[in-house]
Amino acid sequence: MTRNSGVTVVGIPARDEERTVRGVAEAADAGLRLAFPHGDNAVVLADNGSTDGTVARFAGTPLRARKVVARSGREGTGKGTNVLAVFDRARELGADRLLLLDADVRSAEPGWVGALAEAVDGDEPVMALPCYRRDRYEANTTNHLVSPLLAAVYGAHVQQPIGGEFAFNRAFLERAATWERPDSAQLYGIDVWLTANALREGLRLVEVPLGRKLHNSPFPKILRLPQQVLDSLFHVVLATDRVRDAAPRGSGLRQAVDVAAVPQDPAVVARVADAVGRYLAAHRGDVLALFPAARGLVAAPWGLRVDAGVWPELLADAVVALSEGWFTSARDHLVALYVNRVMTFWDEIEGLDGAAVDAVLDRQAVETARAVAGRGVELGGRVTGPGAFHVGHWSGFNADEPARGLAV
Ligand SMILES: O=c1ccn([C@@H]2O[C@H](COP(=O)(O)OP(=O)(O)O)[C@@H](O)[C@H]2O)c(=O)[nH]1
Ligand SMILES: O=C(O)[C@@H](COP(=O)(O)O)O[C@H]1O[C@H](CO)[C@@H](O)[C@H](O)[C@H]1O
Repeated sequence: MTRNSGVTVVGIPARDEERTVRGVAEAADAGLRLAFPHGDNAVVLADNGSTDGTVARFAGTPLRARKVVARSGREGTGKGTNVLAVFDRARELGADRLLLLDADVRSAEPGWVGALAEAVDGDEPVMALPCYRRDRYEANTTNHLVSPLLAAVYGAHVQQPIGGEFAFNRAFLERAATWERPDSAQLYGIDVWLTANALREGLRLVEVPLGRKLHNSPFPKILRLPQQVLDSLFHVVLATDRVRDAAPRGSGLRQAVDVAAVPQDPAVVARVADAVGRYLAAHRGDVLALFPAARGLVAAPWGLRVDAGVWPELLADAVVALSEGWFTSARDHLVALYVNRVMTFWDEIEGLDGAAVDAVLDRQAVETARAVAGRGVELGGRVTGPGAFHVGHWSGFNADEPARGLAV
């Protein structure tokens, strides 16, 4: 990476992050100065309808880099709206590379900029993804949905496929502009939409060690976030030619579990468990028809015991249902089973050290790949997903927001 390497943009997607946006912008600016002292550098805040002082705080933060603000409305927008706006600004600025940093990350360091940027040097499309240690009670969507499903469909073991701290070179930005965008990619589906499309096209992914990720707990979004993530992932899977063979495990097994471990708020957990229990009661017949592996599940204090042995089979059931055209049912019923997996996992890891927790998650991804491979799933675009994103079967059950669709 030459010191004067052209244009580098750091994008910060934000909604209501006034408490942390300044720290992230300052880390980005310091990192740009260290890595590209003579470069043409910019920090872009993309904000979709913050009602707090996010934009003002960013505007009032002194930066050496050029400061750009891209704003959109609140209704019907999400993180993806902001990330895609950053992509547009980066292309307008002629960026040689683009980095993304979440606006709520309290552990963002200047060194992340150089490390991520260096990983995307080169003319072929390449994406850098973060490797960091995380609280074992967090990253549930990563650990139990995205990483195992990417391992199963694309044969790739990616530790933090939706971590949020990414880097891309210019060639990747140009390639991403050609990909079909489901509505959910305007929301929390954006991260998996990027990673899964990169895997679908066989683009190079580079995992970059970044230390620790400390941010606002995602748990309150445990119903709507995975639904949006699965929606985008399912669209990309249906556009994939076939289930790929498993890649050999890299030498470096996961080291993704931090010593910091903060159990989730019991009141929120109880509210989510209640919503999921009501959902499963209302859709029991359809869930058991679509997920044969669910027929043997036994009761648990939180709902259902979904242990590490059966979860790969349930994920395989979801991929089969998806490939057979049951997109919304597979997506929505999987979210309910996933929440029970998360709560069972928390029970399973009681007393385990970080390495043992990593081993459970590693094995889960390998077993999911094995389960899906054994089902003879056919992809290749025979089936397509729904045009618009809607909360589907979760209407009225979402524990944290009124049910509503996203009008296209
Ligand atoms: O409508 C939204 C929702 C989220 N975000 C940003 O996307 C990043 C990740 O969101 P969040 O922290 O809610 O996700 P989590 O990391 O908790 O899964 C943060 O910078 C948010 O401010 C955004 O730009 N628009
Ligand atoms: O870390 C994760 O696994 C998810 C959500 O955390 P949880 O699985 O809800 O604990 O958060 C990531 O994924 C979101 C959706 O892609 C991104 O928007 C966040 O930036 C990222 O932190």
